[in-house]
Amino acid sequence: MASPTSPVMWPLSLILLLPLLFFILKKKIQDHIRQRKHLPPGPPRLPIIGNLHQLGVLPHQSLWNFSKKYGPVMLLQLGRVPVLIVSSADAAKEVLKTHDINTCSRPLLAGTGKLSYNYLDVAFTPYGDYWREMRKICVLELFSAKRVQSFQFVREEEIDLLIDSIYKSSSSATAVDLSEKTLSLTANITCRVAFGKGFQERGLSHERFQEVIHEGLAMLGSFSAADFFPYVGWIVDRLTGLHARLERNFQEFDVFYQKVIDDHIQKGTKEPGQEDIIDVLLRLERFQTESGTIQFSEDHIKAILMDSDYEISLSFVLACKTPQSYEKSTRRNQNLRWNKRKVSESDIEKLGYFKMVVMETLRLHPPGTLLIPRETMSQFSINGYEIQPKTRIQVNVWAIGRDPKIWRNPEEFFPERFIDNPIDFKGQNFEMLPFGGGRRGCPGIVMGLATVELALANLLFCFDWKLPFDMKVEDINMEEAAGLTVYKKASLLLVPIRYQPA
Ligand code: HEM
Repeated sequence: MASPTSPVMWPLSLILLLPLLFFILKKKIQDHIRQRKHLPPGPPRLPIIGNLHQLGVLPHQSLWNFSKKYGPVMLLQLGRVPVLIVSSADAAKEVLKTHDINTCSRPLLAGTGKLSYNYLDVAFTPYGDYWREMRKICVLELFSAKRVQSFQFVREEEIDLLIDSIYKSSSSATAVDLSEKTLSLTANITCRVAFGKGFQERGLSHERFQEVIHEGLAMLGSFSAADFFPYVGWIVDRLTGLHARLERNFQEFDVFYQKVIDDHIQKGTKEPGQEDIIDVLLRLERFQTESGTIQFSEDHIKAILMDSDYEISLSFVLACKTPQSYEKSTRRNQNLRWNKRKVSESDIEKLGYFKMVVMETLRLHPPGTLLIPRETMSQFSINGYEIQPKTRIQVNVWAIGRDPKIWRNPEEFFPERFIDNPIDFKGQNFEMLPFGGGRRGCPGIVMGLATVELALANLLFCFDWKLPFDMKVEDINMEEAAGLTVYKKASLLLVPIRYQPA
């Protein structure tokens, strides 16, 4: 038998060594290119897939770990796409403020393209005149303080119903599934704000609507090969069934939206103060068509509805994610209770401690952990590194919210950290960016917060909350589930104890 050192084995050893040699050589060439172009550092990549295999189920967490080794500005290669990951407040400021104009486009992605009727919406459409015009229209007509105000009665009525249903459980001291309750509240508010009537009146199932929205959010967050391997990725998406799933989800939305739009057209125009979102969009369709700025069609209306529905749902991811907020506030609630049955919107401003609970929730659990991806339009430099055009950018706001250089004991839920702290979350302070920032920052902050704050304030005001079956806070499963937004994997079960004002 030939010994391993015998000349007969050499060719075989060489063949076995070839892939290793190839890998080392490729890495050397990549490092050389990186240094020559001053590209940011990043973890070693594999041929073809780059760093895709290292993202894990919860990319914001894997990327946070990488940033501890490679720094706050990293470059990863995901398939064919270079992706810049930003994980510090200073670097986020560079991207979202200093270089906002270089970085404010959105990439064309399979899911966002389909669900936005080929980029007729605001959130996913690339930067340009169309986006500017649509954003202006939406900010003026749909997300304005006046419009938010006009839906106050919807929020109050729906939250009243929620609280009444929890009163029933409190009388028998049974645990309430708060995740389920808040999600169904979202679905009801979304339906009434967008379509004018509740599900029952429309003959629809809110469970089904919720499922369809969740499926859509899951689609937007799932791995699509086409997003990382242009030209060939779509074949993989067809084989894995992702393409068909997306198509089905889109069809369900489309049929639903069409039905409601037709119904509105049939009923005719309403007085300005009584309009729901579809009425506003139909009015815009008529007006825009006459004035000729953007030729609004029903597809434009559906694309905007899609943005709004997802975003309103996103609001409620917050409410069911922080058992600590229920615990903490229960202890501090005595400060904010007075002789009233429920909290109204005008009360919220007086609830100083509660406001800090909301801030702390947004710091630790921003629903959009990596913001919506941006894409660079031109070259720019950050921390001395050159960033090329067509680079995708993800800002890891989840990591920034737990950066020990900014936040003391960052993992602790400690609302008091905001006492006399000027940091705000509206996009001007880069230490905390739950709504993003710059040109593409969230225009729906007022509407989003109005709903979350009112619901959360009432849940905390009307009840003390207890963990069921002698559970401790540490026992709660805080594991996150992946998607475009991050959900808590397990439902939040708590026992309500009715608060009786003196
Ligand atoms: C608590 C609730 C909400 C949170 C946490 C939230 C968060 C976000 C985030 C992180 C972005 C991406 C920002 C960026 O890329 O820099 C965004 C964009 C956006 N949000 Fe919200 N949002 C909320 C509620 C809403 C509501 C209620 C609406 C409207 C009904 C809305 C409409 C939008 C739109 C249209 C964009 C895209 C802006 C653009 O690309 O120009 N959001 N939101």
